[in-house]
Amino acid sequence: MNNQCINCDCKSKPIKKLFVAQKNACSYYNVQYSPSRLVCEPCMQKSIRYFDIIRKRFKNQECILDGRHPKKRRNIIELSDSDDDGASNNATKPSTEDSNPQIAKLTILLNIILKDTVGPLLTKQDELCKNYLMFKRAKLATGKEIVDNLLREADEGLSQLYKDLYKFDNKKKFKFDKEISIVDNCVQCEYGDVDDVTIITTKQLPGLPLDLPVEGKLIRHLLKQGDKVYAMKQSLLHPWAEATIELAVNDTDRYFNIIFDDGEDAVLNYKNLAYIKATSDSQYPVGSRVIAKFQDVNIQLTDKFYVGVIAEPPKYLNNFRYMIFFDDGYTQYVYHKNIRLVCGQSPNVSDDVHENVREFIKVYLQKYPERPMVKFNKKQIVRTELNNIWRSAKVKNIDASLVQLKFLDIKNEHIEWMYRGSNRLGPIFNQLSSSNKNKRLRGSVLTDVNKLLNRPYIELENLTENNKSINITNSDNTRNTQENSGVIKSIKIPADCPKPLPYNTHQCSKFCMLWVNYDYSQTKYMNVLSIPLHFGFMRSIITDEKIKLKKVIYTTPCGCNIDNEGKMYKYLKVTGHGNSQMTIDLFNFDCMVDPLSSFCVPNVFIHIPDLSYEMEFKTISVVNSLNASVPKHMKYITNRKTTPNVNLNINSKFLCGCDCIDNCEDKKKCSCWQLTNEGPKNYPCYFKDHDDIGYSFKRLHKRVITGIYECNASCKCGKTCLNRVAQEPMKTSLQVFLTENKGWGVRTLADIPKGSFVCTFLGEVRTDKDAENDSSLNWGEYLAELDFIETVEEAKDGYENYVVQPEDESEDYTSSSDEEFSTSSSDDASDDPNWAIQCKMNMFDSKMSLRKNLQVTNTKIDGKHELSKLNIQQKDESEHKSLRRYLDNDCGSYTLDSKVSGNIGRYFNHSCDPNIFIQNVFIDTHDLRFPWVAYFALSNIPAGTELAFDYNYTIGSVKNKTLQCYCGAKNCKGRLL
Ligand SMILES: C[S@@+](CC[C@H](N)C(=O)[O-])C[C@H]1O[C@@H](n2cnc3c(N)ncnc32)[C@H](O)[C@@H]1O
Repeated sequence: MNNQCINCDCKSKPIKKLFVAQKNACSYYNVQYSPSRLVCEPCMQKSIRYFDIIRKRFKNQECILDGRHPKKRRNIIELSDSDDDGASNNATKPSTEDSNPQIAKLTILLNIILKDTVGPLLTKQDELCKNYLMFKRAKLATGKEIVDNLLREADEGLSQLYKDLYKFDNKKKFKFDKEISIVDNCVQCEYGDVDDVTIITTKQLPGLPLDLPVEGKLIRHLLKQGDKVYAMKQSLLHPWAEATIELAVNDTDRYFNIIFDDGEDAVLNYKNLAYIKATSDSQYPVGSRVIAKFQDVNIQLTDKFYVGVIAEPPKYLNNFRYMIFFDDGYTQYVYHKNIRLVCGQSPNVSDDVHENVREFIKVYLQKYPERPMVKFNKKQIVRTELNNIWRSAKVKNIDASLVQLKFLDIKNEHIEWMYRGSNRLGPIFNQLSSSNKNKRLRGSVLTDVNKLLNRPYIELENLTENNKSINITNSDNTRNTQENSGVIKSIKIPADCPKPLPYNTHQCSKFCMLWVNYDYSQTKYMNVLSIPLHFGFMRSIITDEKIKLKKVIYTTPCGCNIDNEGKMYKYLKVTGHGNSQMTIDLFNFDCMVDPLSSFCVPNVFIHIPDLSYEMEFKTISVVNSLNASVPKHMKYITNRKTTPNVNLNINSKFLCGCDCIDNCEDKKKCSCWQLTNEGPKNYPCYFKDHDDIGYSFKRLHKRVITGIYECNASCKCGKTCLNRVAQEPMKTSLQVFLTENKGWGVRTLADIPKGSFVCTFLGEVRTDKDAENDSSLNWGEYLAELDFIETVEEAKDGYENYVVQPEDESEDYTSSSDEEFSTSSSDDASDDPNWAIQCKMNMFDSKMSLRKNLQVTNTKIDGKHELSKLNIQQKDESEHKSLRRYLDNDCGSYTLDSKVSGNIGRYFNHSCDPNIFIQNVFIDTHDLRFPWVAYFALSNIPAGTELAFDYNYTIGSVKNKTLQCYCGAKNCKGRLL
């Protein structure tokens, strides 16, 4: 017997007297009826009250459903007891009443009466209940509709939020920096200093100067009697002086009688007169004839006006100053307020300028806005002409399009500001003299050798900026794009992955790692750097208290802490076994790299799940968040293909290999490492530390232009050897995506550490001739020249040009110390046989008294360079015989064509600020004509970033073809071709 009230929520405490619960009470409290059930008095009364209400409703023909009902209790597990069982057993027994015919008769009679009396009430109740339920159902349906609408609205709101969240906000990303490096115009600059203290100051970006008018049509007012003007006094090389117009001598040719303020009079053409005030209506366009105040040797502004031509408009990058080519050969930046417009000029302004600079200005204006300029880094050495002698000069400062050079091999110190496009600079001069040489039909996959060797190199002025209004908000970079519809997420390592054990003193062995069951084949969908974290390793960033620097620590499966690649390599070696050895490139000790960072794109944008159709170990999804298109078909290959005319022998018998059994750890003993090491020995300037050449723990931190020789099929070393990188399957998670303006591009889905191998560029190896004759290849956008030999030779050529010095050939030209350079050489060209070529023209003498005496200036932007002709001859004589001449004669050079067959490598776009670079690697052949082309990370690359390299196309090299560059880099040159 259960001594409890059947109401499980009974609040009567202490339990009052209990009664036997009737059927309706059991039904009210939702328990099965049994005679043994008990109910307390309050609960019994409650149930009686409820049924009273129901009864009344029934009787009054009101719907019994309309009202308060007891809550149905679910989840009540009834424990049956023996009494209950008994009760139910009893219930199934035929009762004595049923077997009694009298009682049965009475029962039937009762039923008939009930039917007659209660029947109509029941029918009515049935109808009422049906109506009630239908009403309730309709109410629910309306409610559901409202909820549905609300849900739809919430969905739309969410998807808008989602779009906004993933929208790539270019405005933000490409907004100009707040700071810019410029020369503080009136202070700071001191020519006298001999050390390398910078005179460039970083200052807050100035806004548009208030006195700078907008761009517009330049209006020259007619001169009339009594007008004040500036007038040329002696010659184009002298300062102009204030004067007054007396009268117009000849109206058609515009000659005027003028009187200078000192009383002297003259008759001058309006091309020799300038307005007294700066124009306020519009800016002076490039090519305007002007006079401007000059800065003296200390960059102090003087009151003297000299005549020149506007060469560069005021813009953000030059601190809203005009660059002016003065007739006397100087180039300076001048603010609008310090410039006056000359009252008239010829249709070709170069006709008006001094003959010394005429040709240079003519060509400059013809080509403008294309302006090849030398790109300098501070302290670089550049061959520069001074007084008709080629000398070495060191870069002290850079101010927009000007460079300040200090000449090194002369007795008297000479420092000079020069236009970076002046042909007095060796690189410009060389390019001009060899402009017909090395014309490429298509872009080389290799970057400019000079850039690579940290030497000054020529770069085209940023055309985009030139074409733009100086109004920054009109910048191209403000365009918005949806191409980056994705989000960075942090991967969670599943909880069931092995975790490091607590450390116990032990000697590490293969048993330390055995239990984590590492298997590379299971890692297809993992970020490469997250693989160890799935197999028992933990990676943490800690602050080293000693050096107060953050560093990365890996905890191994056996609990050891490791903080550098060397130790990790050793650990992997002793714990690795067979094919389950983890490789060192799965680890990275840079705090800036996050192994768990992952770029995710909504599935709706994924149009092809795997571009390689499982030919690569990693899947390469193709994403398009802009429209519904997919890339044109290309046969995906994982090995380069040869074409009939190409004699590429990849038989391993023709390769030499190493005998290493130590994973080629000892670079000095490995003959393959030694092959890599040999090349750069000829370039001590480029590579200082020979041990550092090539791969370091499977990463490549600096390009080796002389090529990398990996271990190969004839080597004795194993597959995990440290000298096998580009031959390994692609490990980086890459994605092809549609860009807004560049077609398809490639981005990384995970962080890539600097120096990591990304993938190779594959295609069909064709002879140049074959590719050139194939018109379907268009101008060659999917071609890459295999120009390894040319690049190495070019580097050699350039290198020799740069290392030859008059006094001591052994000196290191990249050195930062001035003292390393001889200053003993004379200004006399005859002392300097290697470099100096005596000019046939009698040029002006060299003096630093800048403009104090205008007749002694040496800072010609061009002048008549007889010198140039002589130098061309010298250069031609010194040219190298191509290495190709020593190779077989069957064909010249080769090209990789990925138009029809290729791999992911053909989708990489160009960037003027690249994040990957190309390395030539020799793997299946040592034939120098057939290197592999491999991409490596130039810097740490965050997940979601587009991977792009410098195509190094030569602008203008493809006839009738121009290609705008949309790389979006700050230093973008504006054009690819
Ligand atoms: C080797 S393909 C690169 C993949 C190409 N975007 C595609 O859709 O297949 C080279 C071509 O991509 C485009 N491209 C690459 N980089 C570019 C850039 N920075 N600006 C504009 N177009 C670019 C040019 O059309 C170029 O001819």
